[in-house]
Amino acid sequence: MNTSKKKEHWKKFLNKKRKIKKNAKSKEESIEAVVQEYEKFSKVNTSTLSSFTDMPLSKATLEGLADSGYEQPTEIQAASLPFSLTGSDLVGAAKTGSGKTLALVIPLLECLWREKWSSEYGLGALVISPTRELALQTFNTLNSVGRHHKFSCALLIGGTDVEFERKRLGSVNILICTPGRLLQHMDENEQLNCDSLLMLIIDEADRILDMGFKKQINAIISNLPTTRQTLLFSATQTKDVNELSRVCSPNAVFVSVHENSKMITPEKLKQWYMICEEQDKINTTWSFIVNNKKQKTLIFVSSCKQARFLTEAFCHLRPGISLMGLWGTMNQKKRIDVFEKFEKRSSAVLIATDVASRGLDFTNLDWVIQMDCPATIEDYIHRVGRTARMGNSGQAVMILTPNQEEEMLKLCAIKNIPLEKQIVDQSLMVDIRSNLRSVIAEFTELKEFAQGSIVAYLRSLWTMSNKKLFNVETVNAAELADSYGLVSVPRIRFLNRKGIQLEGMKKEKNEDVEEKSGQKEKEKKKGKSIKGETESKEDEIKSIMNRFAEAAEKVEKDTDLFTVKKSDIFDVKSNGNEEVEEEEVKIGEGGVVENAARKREKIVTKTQIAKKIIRKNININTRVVFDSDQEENGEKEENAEELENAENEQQTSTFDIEKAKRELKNTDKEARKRMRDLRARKRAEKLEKKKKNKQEEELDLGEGEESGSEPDLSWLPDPDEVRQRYAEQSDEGEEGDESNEEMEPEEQKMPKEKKKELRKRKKTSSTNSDDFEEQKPVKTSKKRRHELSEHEEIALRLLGDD
Ligand SMILES: Nc1ncnc2c1ncn2[C@@H]1O[C@H](COP(=O)(O)OP(=O)(O)OP(=O)(O)O)[C@@H](O)[C@H]1O
Repeated sequence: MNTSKKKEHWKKFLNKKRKIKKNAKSKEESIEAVVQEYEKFSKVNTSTLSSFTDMPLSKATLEGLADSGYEQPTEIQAASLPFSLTGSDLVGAAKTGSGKTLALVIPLLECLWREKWSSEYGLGALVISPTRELALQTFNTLNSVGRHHKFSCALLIGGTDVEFERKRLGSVNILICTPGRLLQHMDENEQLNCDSLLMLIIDEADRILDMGFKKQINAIISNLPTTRQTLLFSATQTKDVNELSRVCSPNAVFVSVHENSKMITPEKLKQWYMICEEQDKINTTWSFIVNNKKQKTLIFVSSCKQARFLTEAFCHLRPGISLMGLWGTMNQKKRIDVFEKFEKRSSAVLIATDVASRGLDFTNLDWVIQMDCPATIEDYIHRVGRTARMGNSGQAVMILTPNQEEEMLKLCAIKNIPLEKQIVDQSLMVDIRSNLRSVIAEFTELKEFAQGSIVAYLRSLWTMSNKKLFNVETVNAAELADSYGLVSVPRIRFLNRKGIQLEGMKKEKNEDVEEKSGQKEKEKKKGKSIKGETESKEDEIKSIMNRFAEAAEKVEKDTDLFTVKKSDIFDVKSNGNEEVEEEEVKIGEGGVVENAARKREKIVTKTQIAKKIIRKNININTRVVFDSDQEENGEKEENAEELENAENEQQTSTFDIEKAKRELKNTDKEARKRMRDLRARKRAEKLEKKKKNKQEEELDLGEGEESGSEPDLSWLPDPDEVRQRYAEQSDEGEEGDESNEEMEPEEQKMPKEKKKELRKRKKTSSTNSDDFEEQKPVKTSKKRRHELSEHEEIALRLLGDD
């Protein structure tokens, strides 16, 4: 573009803006001036409205519209605004993607502007949307168009911080919300005051009813003032929507712009269907994805579990295109992230549930694939309405099973939906069953998703009201499971309970039936027929006893009295009777066997039966009937006795917690006392041992000093020499002196001092002894005596002798 052209372009653009602003300014002069125009506007021929500037709108709204790129009103906008702007209640219906959001946003802004609404007035307008995504989208449109207004606006949807919302609700002028979250705030939040509400708008009213929000809507409306303006918008004007219109005043205006249009779906939308068996749907969908990598595709499935499984499994298989999933149970933040991410992409695949089927405005969506047949024709319209919006072109394919074809075509024809059959090009089909099996084997959580998907899908078929369209019994469960990469059909309890048997479920069903019949038999045997039970028990006992008697007879021939150590010779174990096992029975001459048999009979039957009667709380009066009255009475008496015993047993065996506590306390006391005694005894023993050790140590120490650290006495003179010398030096012979002959050999070897000591002791002992023997005193010279005493002293000190 050259500069002159550029200049021209800018000039045009600025002039246009100036014109809008001038228009707006002139209308802004006073609210009264705008309101005055309403009357004229309500009678205007809507087809002549070519620009929003032709409408009596506030300057702020006109500027907001211009800034958001909206110049010309769409059909529904042009048709509804003359009523909605002038304060009338309105029920509006228009095709999907026809601009209903703006048709509700403009009157909302204008209403608050007219009333000079500000934050002090609180809540002025309330918009209720069926889904969080749709609420978010409305919120965005409102923020965009209302940017020049000074109203505060809040989005109240699930999955957000309630506490955060709670504090801020008091000053909010416009609230856009989902029914559940709004009710929660109405119940719990005193800040939310709807007393001065001017306008209530319900968007996608048909969807709100479909989703079962009728009760919530009623509860919400009961909290709102009756003097308000109410607007209701939906894509289809169904009977239910008309019924909901009771929330509007009786003078409400019904605007349905595409009522007489040739087609209910967008005109530039190409619609096909293809026939495919249930088990081929995944392969078909995958083949479509890999063959349309440059397109933006939205794939609808019927349950969250399917959406999750297919998204994750397909991602693992790497389709070569950005693939994401959107389902209701996904957390809110992730839902918004996915939505925004998909919005930004020029080519991508989104696998979604019906959470994305209404109101969501995806830009440049090329394809809508309905992998599962929609529940109703309205659902079909909403799903395909995600593409070919606002006059753009788009394509939609619906996958039908052979048995769905006829009914669906009939329904589409009624609504004038042009559907064409598309033949699947088999050369483009890819079989991914083995790949799915590998993926499931590698990522085990996918197995659960796959199983859940099948159950959810079959359940959805089961719950659908149109049985001509949805017949669960036509599904081959085994092949369906195989198409999900599963080797076996998951347990489908709800079908089992209903007694519905699908292909591949046979075994399970039979098992179930067997199980049930087995249970019934058991019940019959155990509970319902005590007679039967008793009889069978007695038969069993009789047979055991017969075999026992036979065996006993056999051994009786050889010996009169012996002991049979019973092992399982009668195959009792295999009869399941453990009480007669491992029992020592004495068998004697005549009648002993019978005694044993009687004993055995008592042990086996009575306790068991009595216990069972008590356990199962069965009335004993309905019990066994024997041949004779006598026997019967006897048995009854016996049974009553047994029962009494068993009851007593039960009573005594009843767990008395108080008694147990006392016992436990006593036991605890005793145990503690025992422990105390034991500890005291141990302590005493320890002390004793310590004392003993100390004594031994002391003794050891003395011995050690004697033996271990023996003093060196080598320096002492040889005692023999000394003695010799003594003898020589002795004045008067050796009278009374010890001689070697008198000494013991050990004594002889002893040092002199030791010998002396020994002698001393001997002397003492001999003095004390009875056979006293007089000892002669030792005679030594004075010098020698001194020398000797000196040596003695040293030696004694060294020896440590006391
Ligand atoms: N006057 C207008 N001029 C240009 N674009 C418009 C106008 N009004 C609405 N649009 C655009 O048309 C698209 C569809 O609008 P919108 O989502 O409001 O349709 P809808 O009727 O609510 O659809 P659905 O029934 O699917 O919810 C949006 O992208 C919106 O921005």
